[in-house]
Amino acid sequence: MGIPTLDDLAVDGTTVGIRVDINSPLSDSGTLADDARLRAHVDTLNELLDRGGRVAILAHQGRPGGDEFARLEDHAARLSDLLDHPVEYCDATFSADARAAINLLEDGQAVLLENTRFYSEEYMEFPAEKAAETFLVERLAPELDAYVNDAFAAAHRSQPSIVGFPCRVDSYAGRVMERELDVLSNIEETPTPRVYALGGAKIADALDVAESVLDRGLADTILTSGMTGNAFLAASGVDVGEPSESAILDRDATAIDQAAELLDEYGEKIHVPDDVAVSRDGDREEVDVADLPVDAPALDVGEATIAAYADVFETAGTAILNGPPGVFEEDAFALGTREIFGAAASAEYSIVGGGDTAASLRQLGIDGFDHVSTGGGAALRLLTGGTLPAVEVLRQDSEA
Ligand SMILES: Nc1ncnc2c1ncn2[C@@H]1O[C@H](COP(=O)(O)OP(=O)(O)OP(=O)(O)O)[C@@H](O)[C@H]1O
Ligand SMILES: O=C(O)[C@H](O)COP(=O)(O)O
Repeated sequence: MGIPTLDDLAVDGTTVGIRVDINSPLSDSGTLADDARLRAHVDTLNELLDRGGRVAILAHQGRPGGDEFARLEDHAARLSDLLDHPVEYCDATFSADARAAINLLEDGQAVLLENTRFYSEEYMEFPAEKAAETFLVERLAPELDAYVNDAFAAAHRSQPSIVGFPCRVDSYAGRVMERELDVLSNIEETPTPRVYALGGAKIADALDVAESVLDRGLADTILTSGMTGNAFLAASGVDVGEPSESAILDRDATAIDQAAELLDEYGEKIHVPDDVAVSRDGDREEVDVADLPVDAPALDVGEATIAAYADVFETAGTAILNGPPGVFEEDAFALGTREIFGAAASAEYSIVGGGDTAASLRQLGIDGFDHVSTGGGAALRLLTGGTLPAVEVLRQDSEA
């Protein structure tokens, strides 16, 4: 991988600062509604603590001004439950109180510092050298013997706690970061034929993935579904009906034209739905594409499409999923997601990217995938052939 990992770090008796991504959905009362991202870091944190590290944990929650912008006290309590070691909570991030909490740590003890985004600089993007001069990094770096970045899901952000420390402290990738990069940076080495199932509501993101993997020769087949599938249907000349068409255009005014260009160039590799399930006052109604348009929004793919897509996965070497095939949050429109993702899990090798996509698997109880990414935007960046600031700075640090 060309980046130092925990295998290269002599942990015992050292103070290690670790950036994790435990940014999670919160309930209306502000408590954690899902702890999947905390669970993801358990191995890295237990390893550092088992190996005698004094561990200062840095993390963000939400965005300034947003509903999920919150303190990390609940996160610390949950981490304590999940880890083999207690995790103290400190309601400061880099002030004298925070530095004192770090200095009090003994071997095998951890403290979770307060939400990094309570400080304005942390919600800005900087080149790494500038990030290294921010208050957060300047104050904390002298307290640390090493910095570990395990926050893959935030690796596309060039923010101080993500890119600043490697300019000042020896830095390493944590186990989550290591595994995510191993899988998502090496898609070209996975078994073929490679089948991408692109659905969901972020049509622009799905189009970027489709264009990138087709141009790079990575995709043998693309199965379109969700709102993305509706856009491809419209691009193929089908009148999808006003409710579905305006939903697409509200999201992305150029989506249908872009999808049409991809169909022109790569039509034989891109599958569009044969039928859809529309919502009639919340009830599911299956409609064949030949019977469109209808005056109701298409919220799932239909049963013929589900069967056709499931067949494709039977002979797939690799299945790569991004974006759920339907509005899985509603029972009536969860069928496509349940069946198509269920079939994808049987491919020889299977990878899932996207926060909502991973959430759909948990909600519907679908498992058996080889890799479920913790990242949304970061996974997308790698799937489209891009680089991640957090990773570039770890690489430069190791080459310096
Ligand atoms: N036909 C459809 N019409 C409207 N919404 C849909 C349709 N199909 C799926 N969705 C919605 O798409 C949403 C998820 O799509 P999205 O593109 O955000 O997934 P994702 O890539 O996993 O997300 P992220 O990585 O940003 O968390 C779900 O909330 C689902 O209800
Ligand atoms: O949930 C995420 O995608 C990461 O935690 C990054 O959060 P952000 O999009 O608010 O930077």
